Amino acid sequence: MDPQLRLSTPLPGFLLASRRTESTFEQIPIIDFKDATSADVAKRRALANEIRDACINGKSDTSPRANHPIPETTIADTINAAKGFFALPTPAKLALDIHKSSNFKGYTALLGGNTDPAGRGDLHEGFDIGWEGSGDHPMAGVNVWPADADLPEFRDRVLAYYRAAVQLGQLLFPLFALALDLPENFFDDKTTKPAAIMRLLHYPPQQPAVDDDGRIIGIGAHTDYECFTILWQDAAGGLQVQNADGKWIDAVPVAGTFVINLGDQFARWTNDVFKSTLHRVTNRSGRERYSMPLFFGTDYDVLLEPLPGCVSADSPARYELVTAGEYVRRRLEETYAHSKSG
Ligand SMILES: O=C(O)CCC(=O)C(=O)O
Ligand SMILES: [Fe+2]
Repeated sequence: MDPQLRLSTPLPGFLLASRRTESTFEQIPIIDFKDATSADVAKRRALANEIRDACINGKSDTSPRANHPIPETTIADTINAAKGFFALPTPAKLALDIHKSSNFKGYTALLGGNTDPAGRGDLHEGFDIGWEGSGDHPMAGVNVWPADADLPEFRDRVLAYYRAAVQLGQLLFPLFALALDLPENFFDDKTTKPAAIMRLLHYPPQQPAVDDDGRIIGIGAHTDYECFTILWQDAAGGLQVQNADGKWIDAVPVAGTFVINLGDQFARWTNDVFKSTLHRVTNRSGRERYSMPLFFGTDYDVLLEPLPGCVSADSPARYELVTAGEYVRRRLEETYAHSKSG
């Protein structure tokens, strides 16, 4: 085997459990991604170290460049397709209502979901798709799409971005593995049928007097359910993430970058060495806001077991064991339950 491509081995005795910190970051680190596919394992490891530092300590000292591999034209085409979709008449969108689907695919109307159970509904509309391939679990199955006559290029454009973002996620998993001192291929056999859900989101500007009583919010405070999220946001702003002091930090949009949020599956794998990021959005920009998250988790049947280096006598396992897919399914059911029954 090419020595450059040899897999890393775990560092014996490296106790990640002792690395857990309560991060009070004030700024979101920006990490340059250019070495993600470097043939030089030292460069990949250096990048993984930056990722580890950002995930555990919330800090990084890299210059603000992103170098991600998704072409800007693919992003622009998909956002234009999303604008076309959200501009359709309400009945055409409601025909694809996510509540009619057994696998959480399709359209969510304004106030049609409740990401924070304490909220009164989220002031965004969304469109969710997932992997179109095989699978025999409750989240598998086809996507729903608007009629070709309404939006002829929509499906192709959305799937083009979906495929590109899934590929980016597949580059990130080995880096996260290295960051956790696991073999680079640790997640390969756990991500064979990427259980990746992607959303197109539209947030109308909030009307301060009407919508801004503190309980109606673009998307209520929540953590994402999967390992990590690759989030593209436009320039409107409004996304905030919470630090360990409970302070909300603006995730200021930076052109050419994605926000990568850690989710609950990684919190479970790492027994909270990587904590999931609490975040929320309120669109006070006065204009429409569009964003596209892609939530990347492991295969449905993979058990979320704490990694050996992440549990210790001082830090016993914190979470009940559950499979990745079942965890996501339960959380989605809760999110959409209030509007289903109401
Ligand atoms: O729109 C955003 O920036 C965030 C969306 C989000 O947090 C989600 O869909 O889980
Ligand atoms: Fe989220």
